[in-house]
Amino acid sequence: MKVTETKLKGCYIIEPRVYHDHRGCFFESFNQQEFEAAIGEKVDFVQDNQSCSYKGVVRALHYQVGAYAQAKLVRVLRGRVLDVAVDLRKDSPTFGDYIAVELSDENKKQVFIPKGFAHGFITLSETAEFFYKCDSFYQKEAEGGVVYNDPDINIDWMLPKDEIILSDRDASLPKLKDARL
Ligand SMILES: Cc1cn([C@H]2C[C@H](O)[C@@H](COP(=O)(O)OP(=O)(O)O[C@H]3O[C@@H](C)C(=O)[C@@H](O)[C@H]3O)O2)c(=O)[nH]c1=O
Repeated sequence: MKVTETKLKGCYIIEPRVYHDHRGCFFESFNQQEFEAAIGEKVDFVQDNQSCSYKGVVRALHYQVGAYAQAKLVRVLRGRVLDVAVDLRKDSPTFGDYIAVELSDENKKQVFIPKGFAHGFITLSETAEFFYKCDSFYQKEAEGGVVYNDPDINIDWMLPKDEIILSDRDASLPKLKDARL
């Protein structure tokens, strides 16, 4: 497993070691011991989520506030997405900055997104199956969000605006400057 810290402190790209043979491939998609040693902290994941999306679907930019804040370990089971994490830690020197990482069933990359970040992705393949672990349970009342095209963050979503598909909620999320943090 190769672990690389991104320009956003505490946010990591994880590349599992993949074994190939005449049957196909094998890899450890999560190993708590190695994972904690690599990121230097304890993480107790309590919920796994899976979503499937059509090309152009943007699910973003989401987080939970306060005691319900979630760290997430995200990956793609099938297809290809651009995954985005935005630093919303108020005291962070990189507040408002983002990283974007292509995740696919081919590259098998994962991203660890600590608490204090907003997270989202766009589906670049015809369909994508997305999977992630969370270290805190879903709590509807604690949901926060920032609109995906906030000009102050200025994310390049790689597809033209008329190809982007949003939920009603995501279409009406506030800009970062008005968000509940
Ligand atoms: C996130 C979530 C949603 N739901 C329900 C609520 C709703 O009826 C339905 C769909 O929810 P959403 O539209 O919020 O799903 P989605 O837009 O996929 O939300 C997710 O987006 C990605 C980017 C994240 O990072 C996640 O934390 C989560 O916010 O599923 C749960 O039951 N448990 C959960 O943990």
